[in-house]
Amino acid sequence: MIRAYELTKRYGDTTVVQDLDFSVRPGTVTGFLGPNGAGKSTTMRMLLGLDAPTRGRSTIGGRAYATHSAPLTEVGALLEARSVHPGRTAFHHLMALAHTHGIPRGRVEHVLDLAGLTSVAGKRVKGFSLGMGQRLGIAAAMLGDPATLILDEPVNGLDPEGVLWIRTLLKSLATQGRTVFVSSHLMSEMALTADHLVIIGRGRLLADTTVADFVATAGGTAVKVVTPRASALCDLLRGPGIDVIGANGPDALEIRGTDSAHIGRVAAAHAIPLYELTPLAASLEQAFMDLTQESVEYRVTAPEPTGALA
Ligand SMILES: Nc1ncnc2c1ncn2[C@@H]1O[C@H](COP(=O)(O)OP(=O)(O)OP(=O)(O)O)[C@@H](O)[C@H]1O
Repeated sequence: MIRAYELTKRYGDTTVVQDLDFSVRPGTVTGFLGPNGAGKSTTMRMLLGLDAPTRGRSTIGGRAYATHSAPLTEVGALLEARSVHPGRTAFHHLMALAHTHGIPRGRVEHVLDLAGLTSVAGKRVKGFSLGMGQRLGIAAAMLGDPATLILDEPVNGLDPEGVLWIRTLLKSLATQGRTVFVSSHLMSEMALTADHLVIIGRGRLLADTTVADFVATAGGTAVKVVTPRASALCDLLRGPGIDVIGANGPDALEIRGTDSAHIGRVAAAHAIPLYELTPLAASLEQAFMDLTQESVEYRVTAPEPTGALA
C-alpha cells in the first residue's frame, strides 16, 4: 500500500504538487495520470525519497521509503531519468545492483528473461534503443521481487509488442497481490491496463476512482436515439442540463444529460417510435480531456453532474 498525505512540493514560488492525498492499494494496477507537467514524476520522486516534500509525507508499506533497510526487495522503481553506466552490459548492470542486496545471479537471469533481454544481456547498454532501455529499467525494478512497483511512463519507447508485454506483466504482478503504481499520459493505454486511476492536474488531485466510475461520472454518458420524429423528441427532452451533442443524419440524435430510461418513457408517453435507444459510454480519452480542461480553469472538482429534465 502506498499512502500520500498532503504531499506538497514547491520550487521557489511555484507549487508543482499541492496537498496530494491518495492511496494505492495492493492487488490492482493503479494508473497515475495527468497532462505534461502535472507533477507525476515529482510525486513519484517524493514517494521514493528522491525529492523532499515541502510539506506532507508518504509511506510505502506503512513506512517512509527511506526507512526501508533493503529498498530493492520492497519497492521496485522505474524513473524517467535512469542512471545506467553506458559501458556496462545489461547483465553487469543488473549484477551490480544485485550485489548491493545480496540477490543471487539466478534472479538476474530470471528478470533478464522476464524482460525479453536474454539475447542482448551481454551487449553494452550504450547501444540499447529506448525500448530496450525501458525493458532493462523494468528488469531492474523487478530484481528484488518487490511487493510494490512504482513505474514512471514504462511504455515510453516500447513498440506494440513491448506495450502488450508491459500491460500483461503489470496485470499479472497485481494479480499476485503486489501494489502497482504506473504513470502515463496515454489514456487509451491506462483504460486497458489499470483498474484504478489517480488523476492530477497542475499538481492537484482531480480524481481518485476506478476506471469504470471515472468514465461514468467524469465523462458523462450519451444516449444515441434514432427516431423518425427526432425534432419532436428533441423539443420534449430539452431542458436544463440536457444537451443534444450530435446527430448523424436527420433521424439520429446523441443526447447528453439524461439516461435511456427517461428518453424511452418520454417517447412512449408521446407515442414517438424509437428505432434505436443506445447508451454510449464516454471513452476514457474524452473523460480525461473533460477533466483536465477543468484543471486548466483551476477547478479541482469533477464537472457538475449533468442535470435531469426539470
Ligand atoms: N527541479 C525542478 N525545479 C523547478 N521546477 C521543476 C523541477 N522539477 C520539476 N519542475 C516543474 O514541476 C512541474 C511538474 O513536473 P513533473 O515532471 O513532475 O510533471 P509530469 O506530470 O511528470 O510531466 P511529464 O508528463 O511531462 O513528465 C513542471 O512544471 C516542471 O517544470
